[in-house]
Amino acid sequence: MILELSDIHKSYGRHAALKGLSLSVREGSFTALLGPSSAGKTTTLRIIGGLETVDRGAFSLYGQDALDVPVQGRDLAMVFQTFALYPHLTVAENLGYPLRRAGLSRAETATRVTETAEMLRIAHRIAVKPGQLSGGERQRVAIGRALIRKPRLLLLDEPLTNLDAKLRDEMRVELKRLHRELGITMLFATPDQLEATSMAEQIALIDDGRIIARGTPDDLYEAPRSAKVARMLGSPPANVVAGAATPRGLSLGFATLADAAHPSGQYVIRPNHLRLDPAAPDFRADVVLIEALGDSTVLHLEAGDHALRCVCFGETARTVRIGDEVPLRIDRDHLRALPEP
Ligand SMILES: Nc1ncnc2c1ncn2[C@@H]1O[C@H](COP(=O)(O)OP(=O)(O)OP(=O)(O)O)[C@@H](O)[C@H]1O
Repeated sequence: MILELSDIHKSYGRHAALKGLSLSVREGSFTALLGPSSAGKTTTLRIIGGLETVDRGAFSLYGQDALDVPVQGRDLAMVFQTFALYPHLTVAENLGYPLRRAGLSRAETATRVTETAEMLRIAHRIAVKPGQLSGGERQRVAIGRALIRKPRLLLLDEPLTNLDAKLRDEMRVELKRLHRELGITMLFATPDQLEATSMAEQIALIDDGRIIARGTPDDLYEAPRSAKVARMLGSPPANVVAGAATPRGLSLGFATLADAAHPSGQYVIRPNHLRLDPAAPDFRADVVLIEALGDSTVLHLEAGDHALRCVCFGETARTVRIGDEVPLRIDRDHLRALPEP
């Protein structure tokens, strides 16, 4: 492991930001730290980066205790959400700054600046100042400035949050490419599950100052350990319902599945595993809201006192109106039981 945090506690005054957080990151991996606002993502990265102390817990970097290692000795770089660049310096000077400060010669710095600018596809903008750059270009410079010293570990704190949707898509691909080409270990904090699942090989889910689950995007999506984990991955979020085994089958409150022998417990029904089915419906529900997303339609439904979501594809979904009562079928093959709490 390149990095191990174990049982980290951190409070700001009386507010506990991290409550026993444990996290390990494998060398060369691309790990996402995924969680809602205030979960403790930035605090975790700042501790790793040496910008924050801890109250309690252990932390090792590259196999060695690192709590007392100063920032400069950590061989890592950080990219922040607000990619602050020096406005009075050109792109080349911004990129070269960390190297000049580290004492590299002018010639060596120039070579590395060119190399980095090419890698980040901003070589044609090298002479301009940040004020003349687009948001995406500025972000590339910020990432370039972090990478130019060839750190062993790159920490990224919501680096795509301030970009518009199209640029975010581009930068997602770009970061993946950089990871593949450079083989550098990347730890990436984001509140956006699409970002995490599309880029990372490993996801650590953080909630209220603790890691509540970790695994590959597929592991976490296919076999969530809790309702919270099930809802944190997948968009729109999963339906989680309580099921009771009865002599007539599994009762979900709004539907009874007679054809399957399921034990009582909590069940995850992904919105794409509920479908409009007039021929063999399991239950009927009222449509309370419709989101037309182009190639798919999200129906917000009410069945008894259950609020459910369903993703539909194709023409039939387009004819549905708010207030309609629609017939629905649950895809049996994808009905997942959560493990006992
Ligand atoms: N310097 C500080 N002083 C006081 N409280 C802080 C400080 N930094 C963070 N906190 C609090 O600690 C908790 C965790 O904050 P943190 O910034 O780590 O969350 P986050 O997951 O990065 O959230 P976001 O996605 O909103 O950036 C929050 O409740 C926050 O208000």
